[in-house]
Amino acid sequence: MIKARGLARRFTARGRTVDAVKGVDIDVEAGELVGFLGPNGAGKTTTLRMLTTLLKPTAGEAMVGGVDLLKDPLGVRKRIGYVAQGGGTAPESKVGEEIELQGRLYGLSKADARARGAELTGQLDLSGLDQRFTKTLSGGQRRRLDIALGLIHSPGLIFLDEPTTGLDPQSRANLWEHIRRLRAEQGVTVFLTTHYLDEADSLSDRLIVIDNGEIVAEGSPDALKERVSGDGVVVGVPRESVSRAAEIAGRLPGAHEMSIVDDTIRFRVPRGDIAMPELLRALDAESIAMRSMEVHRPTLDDVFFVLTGRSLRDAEEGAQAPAQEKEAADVA
Ligand SMILES: Nc1ncnc2c1ncn2[C@@H]1O[C@H](COP(=O)(O)OP(=O)(O)OP(=O)(O)O)[C@@H](O)[C@H]1O
Repeated sequence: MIKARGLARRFTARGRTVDAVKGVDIDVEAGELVGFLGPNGAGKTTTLRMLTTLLKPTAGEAMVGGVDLLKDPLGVRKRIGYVAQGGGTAPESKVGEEIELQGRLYGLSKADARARGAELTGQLDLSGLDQRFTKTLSGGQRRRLDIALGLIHSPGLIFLDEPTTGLDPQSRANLWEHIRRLRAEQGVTVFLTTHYLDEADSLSDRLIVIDNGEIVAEGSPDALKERVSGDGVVVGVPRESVSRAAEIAGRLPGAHEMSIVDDTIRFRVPRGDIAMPELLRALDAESIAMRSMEVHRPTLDDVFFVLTGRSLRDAEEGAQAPAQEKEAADVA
Protein backbone atom coordinates (compact mmCIF):
# COMPACT_ATOMS: atom_id res chain seq x y z
CA MET A 1 0.00 0.00 0.00
CA ILE A 2 2.90 2.33 0.77
CA LYS A 3 6.45 1.89 -0.40
CA ALA A 4 8.62 4.96 0.12
CA ARG A 5 12.34 5.15 -0.48
CA GLY A 6 14.64 7.92 0.68
CA LEU A 7 11.77 10.34 1.20
CA ALA A 8 13.16 13.64 2.44
CA ARG A 9 12.02 17.18 3.03
CA ARG A 10 14.11 20.24 3.76
CA PHE A 11 12.57 23.55 4.80
CA THR A 12 14.34 26.84 4.47
CA ALA A 13 12.88 29.69 6.45
CA ARG A 14 14.50 32.99 7.37
CA GLY A 15 17.93 31.73 6.37
CA ARG A 16 17.56 28.66 8.59
CA THR A 17 17.51 25.19 7.11
CA VAL A 18 15.59 22.37 8.75
CA ASP A 19 15.90 18.82 7.51
CA ALA A 20 12.47 17.82 8.79
CA VAL A 21 12.58 14.35 7.18
CA LYS A 22 15.98 12.88 6.30
CA GLY A 23 15.39 10.15 3.72
CA VAL A 24 12.98 7.64 5.21
CA ASP A 25 11.96 4.22 3.85
CA ILE A 26 8.41 3.20 4.70
CA ASP A 27 6.61 -0.03 3.83
CA VAL A 28 2.97 -0.64 4.68
CA GLU A 29 1.09 -3.75 3.54
CA ALA A 30 -2.60 -3.80 2.59
CA GLY A 31 -4.85 -4.19 5.64
CA GLU A 32 -2.24 -3.13 8.19
CA LEU A 33 -2.88 -0.60 10.95
CA VAL A 34 0.43 1.18 11.30
CA GLY A 35 1.25 3.78 13.94
CA PHE A 36 3.84 6.44 13.13
CA LEU A 37 5.19 7.40 16.55
CA GLY A 38 7.53 10.20 17.51
CA PRO A 39 7.80 13.29 19.70
CA ASN A 40 6.59 16.73 18.59
CA GLY A 41 8.68 18.01 15.73
CA ALA A 42 10.03 14.54 14.81
CA GLY A 43 8.78 14.81 11.22
CA LYS A 44 5.50 12.87 11.35
CA THR A 45 3.23 15.47 9.80
CA THR A 46 5.81 16.39 7.17
CA THR A 47 6.09 12.72 6.13
CA LEU A 48 2.32 12.35 6.07
CA ARG A 49 1.89 15.49 3.98
CA MET A 50 4.43 14.18 1.48
CA LEU A 51 2.72 10.78 1.25
CA THR A 52 -0.66 12.46 0.72
CA THR A 53 0.64 14.77 -2.08
CA LEU A 54 0.23 17.95 -0.01
CA LEU A 55 3.95 18.65 0.13
CA LYS A 56 6.61 17.95 -2.49
CA PRO A 57 9.50 15.82 -1.25
CA THR A 58 12.96 17.33 -1.68
CA ALA A 59 14.27 13.86 -2.46
CA GLY A 60 13.10 10.27 -2.68
CA GLU A 61 10.20 8.45 -4.27
CA ALA A 62 7.11 6.59 -3.20
CA MET A 63 4.31 4.37 -4.41
CA VAL A 64 1.10 5.10 -2.49
CA GLY A 65 -1.98 2.96 -3.10
CA GLY A 66 -0.14 1.40 -6.04
CA VAL A 67 0.40 4.78 -7.74
CA ASP A 68 3.61 6.77 -8.20
CA LEU A 69 3.46 9.76 -5.87
CA LEU A 70 5.60 12.02 -8.03
CA LYS A 71 4.27 11.02 -11.44
CA ASP A 72 0.57 10.79 -10.61
CA PRO A 73 -0.35 12.77 -7.48
CA LEU A 74 -3.96 13.00 -8.62
CA GLY A 75 -4.15 9.22 -8.89
CA VAL A 76 -2.82 8.99 -5.33
CA ARG A 77 -5.43 11.45 -4.08
CA LYS A 78 -8.25 9.38 -5.56
CA ARG A 79 -7.07 6.28 -3.74
CA ILE A 80 -6.42 7.69 -0.29
CA GLY A 81 -8.29 9.43 2.50
CA TYR A 82 -6.56 12.05 4.63
CA VAL A 83 -7.75 13.38 7.96
CA ALA A 84 -5.63 16.34 8.98
CA GLN A 85 -4.79 17.34 12.54
CA GLY A 86 -7.82 19.26 13.76
CA GLY A 87 -9.96 18.18 10.76
CA GLY A 88 -11.55 20.44 8.22
CA THR A 89 -15.29 20.73 8.80
CA ALA A 90 -16.96 24.13 8.49
CA PRO A 91 -18.59 25.06 11.84
CA GLU A 92 -21.69 26.57 10.21
CA SER A 93 -22.41 23.54 8.03
CA LYS A 94 -24.73 20.72 8.93
CA VAL A 95 -23.38 17.19 9.23
CA GLY A 96 -25.48 15.89 6.32
CA GLU A 97 -24.39 18.79 4.09
CA GLU A 98 -20.71 18.20 4.82
CA ILE A 99 -21.01 14.52 3.96
CA GLU A 100 -22.93 15.18 0.75
CA LEU A 101 -20.52 17.93 -0.34
CA GLN A 102 -17.51 15.74 0.31
CA GLY A 103 -19.09 12.91 -1.69
CA ARG A 104 -19.85 15.24 -4.59
CA LEU A 105 -16.27 16.58 -4.52
CA TYR A 106 -15.12 13.02 -5.10
CA GLY A 107 -17.53 12.61 -8.02
CA LEU A 108 -20.25 10.62 -6.28
CA SER A 109 -23.88 11.24 -7.30
CA LYS A 110 -26.11 12.84 -4.66
CA ALA A 111 -27.82 9.51 -4.02
CA ASP A 112 -24.53 7.61 -3.78
CA ALA A 113 -23.04 10.23 -1.46
CA ARG A 114 -26.07 9.96 0.81
CA ALA A 115 -26.03 6.16 0.79
CA ARG A 116 -22.31 6.01 1.52
CA GLY A 117 -22.74 8.72 4.17
CA ALA A 118 -25.49 6.72 5.87
CA GLU A 119 -23.29 3.62 5.91
CA LEU A 120 -20.35 5.50 7.43
CA THR A 121 -22.38 7.49 9.95
CA GLY A 122 -23.94 4.20 11.06
CA GLN A 123 -20.55 2.61 11.56
CA LEU A 124 -19.16 5.67 13.31
CA ASP A 125 -22.05 6.20 15.71
CA LEU A 126 -23.17 9.42 14.06
CA SER A 127 -26.65 8.33 12.96
CA GLY A 128 -29.42 10.88 13.47
CA LEU A 129 -27.03 13.86 13.51
CA ASP A 130 -27.54 14.91 9.86
CA GLN A 131 -29.33 18.15 10.76
CA ARG A 132 -26.88 19.20 13.47
CA PHE A 133 -24.43 22.05 12.86
CA THR A 134 -20.92 20.64 13.09
CA LYS A 135 -19.99 23.27 15.70
CA THR A 136 -22.48 21.68 18.10
CA LEU A 137 -20.84 18.23 17.95
CA SER A 138 -18.67 16.92 20.77
CA GLY A 139 -14.92 16.60 20.14
CA GLY A 140 -15.23 12.85 19.64
CA GLN A 141 -18.21 13.19 17.28
CA ARG A 142 -16.33 15.79 15.23
CA ARG A 143 -13.28 13.53 14.90
CA ARG A 144 -15.53 10.66 13.81
CA LEU A 145 -17.18 12.95 11.25
CA ASP A 146 -13.70 13.91 9.96
CA ILE A 147 -12.96 10.21 9.52
CA ALA A 148 -16.31 9.61 7.76
CA LEU A 149 -15.44 12.44 5.35
CA GLY A 150 -12.03 10.91 4.73
CA LEU A 151 -13.63 7.59 3.82
CA ILE A 152 -16.52 8.87 1.69
CA HIS A 153 -14.92 7.79 -1.61
CA SER A 154 -14.08 4.30 -0.26
CA PRO A 155 -10.30 4.66 -0.36
CA GLY A 156 -8.18 1.58 0.32
CA LEU A 157 -5.84 3.61 2.51
CA ILE A 158 -6.53 6.31 5.07
CA PHE A 159 -4.04 8.63 6.75
CA LEU A 160 -4.98 9.98 10.17
CA ASP A 161 -2.82 12.75 11.62
CA GLU A 162 -2.96 12.69 15.43
CA PRO A 163 -6.59 11.49 15.41
CA THR A 164 -7.25 11.69 19.14
CA THR A 165 -5.33 14.82 20.14
CA GLY A 166 -7.50 17.02 22.35
CA LEU A 167 -9.99 14.28 23.25
CA ASP A 168 -10.67 13.13 26.79
CA PRO A 169 -9.50 9.60 27.69
CA GLN A 170 -12.93 8.03 27.24
CA SER A 171 -13.49 9.58 23.80
CA ARG A 172 -9.97 8.51 22.80
CA ALA A 173 -10.63 4.89 23.73
CA ASN A 174 -13.95 5.07 21.91
CA LEU A 175 -12.28 6.41 18.75
CA TRP A 176 -9.67 3.61 18.88
CA GLU A 177 -12.54 1.13 18.90
CA HIS A 178 -14.06 2.80 15.83
CA ILE A 179 -10.74 2.83 13.98
CA ARG A 180 -10.27 -0.89 14.67
CA ARG A 181 -13.82 -1.65 13.53
CA LEU A 182 -13.45 0.37 10.34
CA ARG A 183 -10.33 -1.56 9.47
CA ALA A 184 -12.16 -4.84 10.10
CA GLU A 185 -15.41 -3.91 8.35
CA GLN A 186 -14.13 -1.75 5.48
CA GLY A 187 -10.84 -3.56 5.01
CA VAL A 188 -9.13 -0.19 4.90
CA THR A 189 -5.38 0.16 5.53
CA VAL A 190 -4.71 2.73 8.26
CA PHE A 191 -1.58 4.84 8.69
CA LEU A 192 -1.81 7.13 11.69
CA THR A 193 0.56 9.48 13.44
CA THR A 194 0.61 9.81 17.18
CA HIS A 195 2.80 10.97 20.01
CA TYR A 196 0.69 9.11 22.57
CA LEU A 197 2.44 5.98 23.80
CA ASP A 198 -0.76 4.29 24.95
CA GLU A 199 -2.38 4.93 21.58
CA ALA A 200 0.59 3.55 19.67
CA ASP A 201 0.70 0.54 21.96
CA SER A 202 -2.93 -0.46 21.98
CA LEU A 203 -3.97 0.46 18.45
CA SER A 204 -1.15 -0.41 16.07
CA ASP A 205 -0.29 -3.78 14.55
CA ARG A 206 3.08 -2.30 13.76
CA LEU A 207 4.90 0.83 14.76
CA ILE A 208 7.35 2.99 12.89
CA VAL A 209 9.26 5.21 15.30
CA ILE A 210 10.66 8.50 14.01
CA ASP A 211 12.98 10.91 15.79
CA ASN A 212 14.72 13.98 14.34
CA GLY A 213 13.53 13.10 10.84
CA GLU A 214 14.94 9.57 10.91
CA ILE A 215 13.29 6.22 11.47
CA VAL A 216 14.87 4.73 14.56
CA ALA A 217 12.88 1.49 14.87
CA GLU A 218 9.96 -0.47 13.57
CA GLY A 219 8.07 -3.57 14.64
CA SER A 220 5.02 -4.65 16.61
CA PRO A 221 4.65 -2.93 20.00
CA ASP A 222 5.50 -6.24 21.72
CA ALA A 223 8.54 -6.91 19.54
CA LEU A 224 9.84 -3.40 20.23
CA LYS A 225 9.36 -3.83 23.96
CA GLU A 226 11.31 -7.07 23.85
CA ARG A 227 14.34 -5.03 22.85
CA VAL A 228 14.37 -3.56 26.32
CA SER A 229 16.01 -6.05 28.61
CA GLY A 230 14.31 -6.51 31.93
CA ASP A 231 11.94 -4.62 34.18
CA GLY A 232 12.26 -0.96 35.06
CA VAL A 233 12.67 -0.12 38.75
CA VAL A 234 12.22 3.32 40.29
CA VAL A 235 13.13 3.72 43.95
CA GLY A 236 12.84 6.81 46.13
CA VAL A 237 15.08 7.17 49.21
CA PRO A 238 16.10 10.09 51.47
CA ARG A 239 18.34 12.40 49.47
CA GLU A 240 21.32 11.98 51.81
CA SER A 241 21.25 8.20 51.23
CA VAL A 242 20.78 8.22 47.49
CA SER A 243 24.40 7.48 46.45
CA ARG A 244 24.75 4.66 48.97
CA ALA A 245 21.36 3.19 47.97
CA ALA A 246 22.38 3.31 44.29
CA GLU A 247 25.59 1.48 45.15
CA ILE A 248 23.58 -1.24 46.89
CA ALA A 249 21.07 -1.47 44.02
CA GLY A 250 23.96 -1.72 41.58
CA ARG A 251 25.00 -4.97 43.24
CA LEU A 252 21.71 -6.68 42.46
CA PRO A 253 22.25 -9.48 39.91
CA GLY A 254 21.85 -8.12 36.37
CA ALA A 255 21.22 -4.49 37.45
CA HIS A 256 21.99 -2.09 34.59
CA GLU A 257 21.15 1.35 33.15
CA MET A 258 21.44 2.92 36.59
CA SER A 259 20.67 6.63 36.90
CA ILE A 260 20.11 9.00 39.80
CA VAL A 261 17.98 12.14 39.69
CA ASP A 262 17.52 13.99 43.00
CA ASP A 263 16.32 11.37 45.49
CA THR A 264 15.25 8.85 42.87
CA ILE A 265 17.22 5.89 41.51
CA ARG A 266 16.26 4.21 38.25
CA PHE A 267 17.65 0.97 36.91
CA ARG A 268 16.71 -2.21 35.11
CA VAL A 269 16.92 -5.78 36.36
CA PRO A 270 16.00 -9.07 34.66
CA ARG A 271 13.17 -9.75 37.18
CA GLY A 272 11.80 -6.88 39.23
CA ASP A 273 9.69 -9.14 41.47
CA ILE A 274 12.80 -11.04 42.59
CA ALA A 275 15.07 -8.00 42.91
CA MET A 276 12.77 -5.86 45.02
CA PRO A 277 12.61 -7.91 48.26
CA GLU A 278 16.37 -8.37 47.98
CA LEU A 279 16.92 -4.62 47.67
CA LEU A 280 14.52 -3.90 50.51
CA ARG A 281 16.47 -6.26 52.81
CA ALA A 282 19.83 -4.80 51.78
CA LEU A 283 18.67 -1.21 52.36
CA ASP A 284 17.10 -2.21 55.65
CA ALA A 285 20.39 -3.70 56.80
CA GLU A 286 21.96 -0.25 56.36
CA SER A 287 18.98 1.54 57.91
CA ILE A 288 18.05 3.27 54.64
CA ALA A 289 14.29 3.78 54.42
CA MET A 290 12.77 3.20 51.02
CA ARG A 291 10.22 5.99 50.45
CA SER A 292 8.67 4.75 47.25
CA MET A 293 9.11 1.93 44.80
CA GLU A 294 7.77 1.10 41.39
CA VAL A 295 8.46 -1.85 39.13
CA HIS A 296 7.17 -1.86 35.56
CA ARG A 297 7.34 -4.07 32.51
CA PRO A 298 9.11 -2.44 29.55
CA THR A 299 7.05 0.36 27.99
CA LEU A 300 7.36 2.06 24.62
CA ASP A 301 8.90 4.99 26.46
CA ASP A 302 11.68 2.63 27.64
CA VAL A 303 12.11 1.54 24.01
CA PHE A 304 12.45 5.15 22.91
CA PHE A 305 14.95 5.76 25.70
CA VAL A 306 17.08 2.78 24.66
CA LEU A 307 17.02 3.93 21.03
CA THR A 308 17.65 7.63 21.51
CA GLY A 309 18.94 8.11 25.06
CA ARG A 310 15.94 10.34 25.78
CA SER A 311 12.51 9.71 27.20
CA LEU A 312 9.73 10.44 24.72
CA ARG A 313 8.20 12.78 27.29
CA ASP A 314 11.44 14.77 27.68
CA ALA A 315 11.81 14.85 23.91
CA GLU A 316 8.31 16.40 23.72
CA GLU A 317 9.19 19.10 26.21
CA GLY A 318 12.39 19.96 24.35
CA ALA A 319 10.65 20.19 20.96
CA GLN A 320 10.56 23.56 19.26
CA ALA A 321 7.55 25.20 17.69
CA PRO A 322 7.74 25.01 13.89
CA ALA A 323 9.20 27.97 12.06
CA GLN A 324 6.71 29.09 9.45
CA GLU A 325 7.46 29.09 5.78
CA LYS A 326 5.32 30.08 2.86
CA GLU A 327 4.28 26.83 1.32
CA ALA A 328 1.94 27.71 -1.52
CA ALA A 329 4.59 26.84 -4.10
CA ASP A 330 5.19 23.44 -2.50
CA VAL A 331 1.73 22.02 -2.98
CA ALA A 332 1.86 19.35 -5.65
N1 LIG B 1 6.63 24.88 7.05
C1 LIG B 1 7.72 24.68 7.78
N2 LIG B 1 8.75 25.53 7.73
C2 LIG B 1 9.89 25.32 8.45
N3 LIG B 1 10.07 24.27 9.27
C3 LIG B 1 9.06 23.39 9.36
C4 LIG B 1 7.82 23.55 8.64
N4 LIG B 1 7.02 22.50 8.94
C5 LIG B 1 7.68 21.74 9.81
N5 LIG B 1 8.91 22.27 10.08
C6 LIG B 1 9.94 21.72 10.98
O1 LIG B 1 10.16 20.38 10.61
C7 LIG B 1 10.32 19.56 11.76
C8 LIG B 1 9.28 18.45 11.73
O2 LIG B 1 7.96 18.98 11.89
P1 LIG B 1 6.66 18.08 11.81
O3 LIG B 1 5.47 19.01 11.94
O4 LIG B 1 6.71 17.21 10.64
O5 LIG B 1 6.80 17.20 13.13
P2 LIG B 1 5.72 16.29 13.83
O6 LIG B 1 6.44 15.06 14.23
O7 LIG B 1 4.52 16.13 12.99
O8 LIG B 1 5.36 17.11 15.12
P3 LIG B 1 3.90 17.35 15.77
O9 LIG B 1 3.62 16.12 16.56
O10 LIG B 1 4.15 18.54 16.64
O11 LIG B 1 2.91 17.62 14.69
C9 LIG B 1 10.19 20.48 12.96
O12 LIG B 1 11.48 20.86 13.35
C10 LIG B 1 9.44 21.66 12.41
O13 LIG B 1 9.80 22.82 13.13
